[in-house]
Amino acid sequence: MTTADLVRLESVTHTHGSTPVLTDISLSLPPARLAVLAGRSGSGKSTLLHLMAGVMPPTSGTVTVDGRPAVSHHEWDRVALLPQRPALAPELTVAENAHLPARLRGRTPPPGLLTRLGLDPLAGRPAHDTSLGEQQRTAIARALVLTPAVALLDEPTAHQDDEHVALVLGALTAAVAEGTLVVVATHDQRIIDLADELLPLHSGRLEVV
Ligand SMILES: Nc1ncnc2c1ncn2[C@@H]1O[C@H](COP(=O)(O)OP(=O)(O)OP(=O)(O)O)[C@@H](O)[C@H]1O
Repeated sequence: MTTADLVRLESVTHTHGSTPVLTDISLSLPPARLAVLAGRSGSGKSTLLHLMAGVMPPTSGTVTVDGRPAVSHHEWDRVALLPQRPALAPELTVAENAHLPARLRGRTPPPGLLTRLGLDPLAGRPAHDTSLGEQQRTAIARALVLTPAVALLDEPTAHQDDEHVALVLGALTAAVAEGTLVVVATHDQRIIDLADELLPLHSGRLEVV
């Protein structure tokens, strides 16, 4: 394994029931990159992200992180996932949600993470009293709070206006600068334009760029 192989897929095919969703995907991603899974709705972006997160094994082929099957990774500081729905603890505050993975490990959250995502004014408010865009930025902070080796983010700008898209992009760029491999599933051209590695998906197949 080389550093180019932090996330590696070999001949991955996946079906939901009898429906083929991903076909013969092979790729290798190194640390400290912004990789963007781009494609139309239904092209298989979320499914590919979930395979990298180890939520489920592929129907065939292999998905490894750090040379181990993705399904064997359970550590948030190695692989963190932002699902499309933020799934926060509604009664906890914005800061408590964002910092939870650090608190559970007795670690100090990095200073400035909430500020970077425009969450300071909301830090003490229960998550259920915030907007969907604010909840999404809180969940992004939670995904990045441990500076994971791999951050897998599904549509992280889906509920953001232009000003807050800029904040999200800043947070992703900062994570990459700290060594995180950030993999984003999106059709937001503003993220696609920043990609170090562009992975276009078309009907479950990876196109060569
Ligand atoms: N649990 C499931 N059972 C059956 N089919 C599914 C299931 N989940 C996803 N699919 C199908 O797999 C295909 C890929 O879905 P996926 O969510 O990965 O696409 P996507 O590119 O992320 O789409 P979007 O941009 O709309 O989120 C779609 O045709 C979808 O209908």
